[in-house]
Order: sequence, then structure tokens, then C-alpha cells
Amino acid sequence: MATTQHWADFQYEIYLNGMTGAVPRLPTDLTRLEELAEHRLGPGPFGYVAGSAGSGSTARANRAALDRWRIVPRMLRDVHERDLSVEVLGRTIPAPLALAPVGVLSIMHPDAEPAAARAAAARGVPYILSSASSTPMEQVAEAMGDGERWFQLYWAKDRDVTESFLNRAKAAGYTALFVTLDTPLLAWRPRDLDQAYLPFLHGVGTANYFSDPAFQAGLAKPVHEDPNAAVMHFVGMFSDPAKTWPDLGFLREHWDGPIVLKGVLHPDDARRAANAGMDGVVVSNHGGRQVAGSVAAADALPRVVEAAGDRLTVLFDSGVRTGDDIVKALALGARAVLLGRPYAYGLGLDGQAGVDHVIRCLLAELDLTLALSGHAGPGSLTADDLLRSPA
Ligand SMILES: Cc1cc2nc3c(=O)[nH]c(=O)nc-3n(C[C@H](O)[C@H](O)[C@H](O)COP(=O)(O)O)c2cc1C
Ligand SMILES: O=C(O)C(=O)c1ccccc1
Repeated sequence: MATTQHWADFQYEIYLNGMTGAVPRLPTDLTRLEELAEHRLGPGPFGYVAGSAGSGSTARANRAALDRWRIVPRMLRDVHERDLSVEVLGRTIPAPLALAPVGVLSIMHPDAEPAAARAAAARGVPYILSSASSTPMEQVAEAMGDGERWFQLYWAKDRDVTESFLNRAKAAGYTALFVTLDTPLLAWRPRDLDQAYLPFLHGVGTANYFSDPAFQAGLAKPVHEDPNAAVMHFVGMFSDPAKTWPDLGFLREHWDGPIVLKGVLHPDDARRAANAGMDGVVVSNHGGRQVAGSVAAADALPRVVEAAGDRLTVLFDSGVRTGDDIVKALALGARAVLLGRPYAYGLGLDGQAGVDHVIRCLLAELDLTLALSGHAGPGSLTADDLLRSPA
């Protein structure tokens, strides 16, 4: 019998704390974090995190698509003992949640990625470290302790840098590799353009690169002698719009652990991923930050799930804000979801404690929504538990 951790207990912990006059430091409705962050954080950093591609239609579509699906609760199904754990990439994780790779987190809070990683590890939630981290991957690995270490790769133009990143990640104990495919170029992002604000031009998000011998070898002068040239070199090489499917062979050869392709929306691309020996995909449109007018991630999910069959683990992100969003994604066939902006806001508003708050609120709400819908765990959810609302 699995030990049952009832995430919902957080609910009564909050009420009991209230008896001494304390209320939560941050809202428990995570959709409210954005407005709070807008008031408390600088316009550049806030705009960078909140912003999306074009006029924002993809980010809005992500929310609308999740909202159109409605849960059909079932009664009298014994939800007394509950277990939210799922198997992902050969590991059992305590809930169907991981923190998405979010780069440049030091624009949110000086404690940045190590704080987010510690918060995640303390709850057993995997943390996916971005290539564009503000802290070198070795340092974040240390902060993770015995937490699950997953690494997101921006697949660089320069083979040597990619190979060096893979070797460093391996040596630092990262087990799974998430290769982001939807960012061969940075999209047109009016919010950042209007403020002329891009974190890397301030050197943020370059820690893994500036500390890398292979990256340094591509510079005419050492980073400290010409930091601007180093930044421009980073901008020109961190991603590669010339890559095609056969190139995946290189990654498969140089990484023994699971490889997950992040940013897959078309079923054909899922089939190609499986044929290339990949282990999973993240159905994601990068939180609406890349293709303006893109299909909503939740609308793309069913077809990808069908194409994946039992050949790929399908994960989901883009627009997840509440426990019921997670229920919907799982019912549509995702094994687990990734969370992006809400934890970045939690970090910005209250450091590591803010990320912990976000994780606990989301999983408490998930636990309660599942239970109240008649599910003692994610395993019993199917598409039959949802109805698509007509409008
Ligand atoms: C500020 C910011 C930075 C991001 N940086 C990365 C990154 O470095 N690598 C990556 O694969 N995805 C990155 N993403 C995308 C997230 O991993 C994730 O796909 C997205 O945030 C999910 O949507 P959500 O914010 O609506 O939850 C970033 C997202 C944001 C908001
Ligand atoms: O801002 C982003 O969405 C993103 O993916 C990114 C890309 C390069 C560096 C930092 C973040």
C-alpha cells in the first residue's frame, strides 16, 4: 500500500494558522499572482515573464482551451485514501507536476534558480533547470540535493558547447534531458520590444555559457575583458534555426538517459520523436511566448497523445494555473504537467517560500478537485471524465 500524502492537508494547516491571526502571505488563488507581481516587481522583469508573442492571442487561447473543458464529477467512489504519485521517465514522482524550465530567474529574485530548486526538492517535485539559468548548473545541482535533477537544453549552434553542456549536466547528476524545439529564434514580443528590455543583454541567463570552456573558446577576448561581445556571441549561438530531425541522432548518441522533446504540437512530430528514439514530448507552445496565433496547447494534446500511443511519455504545459487545469490535462492523456509563470511570480514575490506556497496550493487544489470528482489518484482519469462546453 502506497503511503498516502494528502496534499489537501495544507487547507487545514492554513485555517489552523489563522487561529493565531496569520493569513497566507500570498493569494491561494494562483491566478491572482500576476496582478500582485505587476505591482511589486519592476516593469522590465515583470513584463518579460508575463509577456508573450505578438498580441498575446496564444497565451489567451491556452487559458480558453482549458476553460472550455469541464470536469464531470463522479460520486460514491471511496476517495478516503489518495495517492497522487505517477511514474514519469522511469521514476515515481509524488504528484503529476514538475517545475518548467524558466531562464533568467535572477530578474525575479536574487536567490533565483537555487531557491526554486530547493523549494521543489523539498516537496519531491522535479525541477527542470534551464540552459539560460542565471546560476551555473553545478551550483543548482547542489541546491537540489537528492531532488530529481532534470536539465533543459537549448540546442546550440556550436556542437562543442552542446557536448560540453551534456557532459557537465551528466557529471552534475542530471538524469533526464529536455530539448526545447520551439525556440530556434526568439519570437516577436512587443511587451519587451516596447520597453527595449531583454535580460541577456544585461548578462542575465548566461551563467552556464560564460562558465563553459567550449563557449569561451569561441570568444576573441575573455568574458571579463569584453562582456558585451560575450553576450552577443551568446545571442548568436544559444539556439540554431538550421537544425532538422536527423540532427537528433547526435543528442541520442551523447545522452544515455531519457530525452524529452519540448514544444511538440503536431501528431506527426510526435511520431518523428518516437522514431528518433526519444522518450517523451512536452505538448507546449512555450506559454504562448513563441508562435502568435498557435493552436492552444490543450487543443493540441489529444492528437499528440493518440500519435504517441505507448511509445512516448506525454507531458503538458502552457496555461496551467489551477488544480482543475491539471485534472483536465491528465484526463486528456498527459502523464504530468509543467508549471511556468506562477512559480516565477511566487519566487519574485517571496523567494523560496513563495515557490513552496505555489507548489502546495496547486497540489492541495489538485488533491481536492480529484477527490471531489471521484478520483483517488490520477490513474482513474479518462477523457470520459470531461465534457467540452458548447460555447
Ligand atoms: C520568463 C520565462 C522564461 C522561460 N525560459 C525558458 C527556457 O529557458 N527554456 C524553456 O524550454 N522554456 C522556457 N520558458 C517556457 C516554460 O518552460 C513553459 O513552457 C511555459 O512557461 C509554460 O507556460 P505557463 O507559463 O503558462 O505555465 C520560459 C517561460 C517564461 C515565462
Ligand atoms: O524567454 C523565454 O521564453 C525563453 O525561452 C528564453 C530564451 C533564452 C533565454 C532565456 C529565456
